[in-house]
Amino acid sequence: MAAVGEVLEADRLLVGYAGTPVCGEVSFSVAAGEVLAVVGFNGAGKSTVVRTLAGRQDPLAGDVRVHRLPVALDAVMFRRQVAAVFDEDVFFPSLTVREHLLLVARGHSLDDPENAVEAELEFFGIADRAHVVPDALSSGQRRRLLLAAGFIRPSSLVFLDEPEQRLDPVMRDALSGRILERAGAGTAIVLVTHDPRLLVRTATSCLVIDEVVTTVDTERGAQIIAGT
Ligand SMILES: Nc1ncnc2c1ncn2[C@@H]1O[C@H](COP(=O)(O)OP(=O)(O)OP(=O)(O)O)[C@@H](O)[C@H]1O
Repeated sequence: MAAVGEVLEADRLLVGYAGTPVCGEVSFSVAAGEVLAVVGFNGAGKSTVVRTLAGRQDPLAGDVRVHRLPVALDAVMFRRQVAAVFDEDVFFPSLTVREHLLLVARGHSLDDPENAVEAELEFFGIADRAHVVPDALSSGQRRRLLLAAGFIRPSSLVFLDEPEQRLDPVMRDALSGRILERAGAGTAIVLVTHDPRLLVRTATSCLVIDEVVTTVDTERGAQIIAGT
């Protein structure tokens, strides 16, 4: 039985490709307002774990539950509750930056989508590129657009796969603040990261992906990232 407030639970989850696991079994839970950092060396299996948790690929074995229900990417509840920002440039080539965000804001029935979009454009520092199509953005600006699309919509669970990639230090700090703000409002967050500063500033616990998956405190998680 899940404890009150638990948003995401994995029980003896095994992830991988063509029947072959990429890491050890994963069991954990994340409650409302918690930030779970996921760390490990390149190729350890972090993205595979998070993609499986987010319903983007099927588990080899074990169980994942969101709000006590099995993961179902097509279910209305799942799409309303779960936001994910992965390292993938998925855009409509003929829609501008502003139009992408309006699409997400309207799709999630925000009260005042226009104002919400302007606020995200400002926050993510892309207001001056709002009128261009994604092809005309730098890679860091495309990353900011993806993050803005992830944060503009309501959600009770957010997956962030290396959100710090291609962000400058000022934007990384702003992102930490945003993660803390969302967690403070009760959102559960799963954060794959190679950035010890981001981890220490935001995470409440840390999962280390390896042949045996372990849970450590955030200080230890930061040391693992730093290789000490
Ligand atoms: N589509 C795929 N098919 C088969 N194997 C894959 C596929 N994607 C990833 N892998 C392999 O699975 C293993 C785990 O990859 P994954 O991307 O989950 O690692 P990661 O911990 O996120 O790495 P990084 O820190 O480099 O992002 C790697 O050995 C990788 O080569």
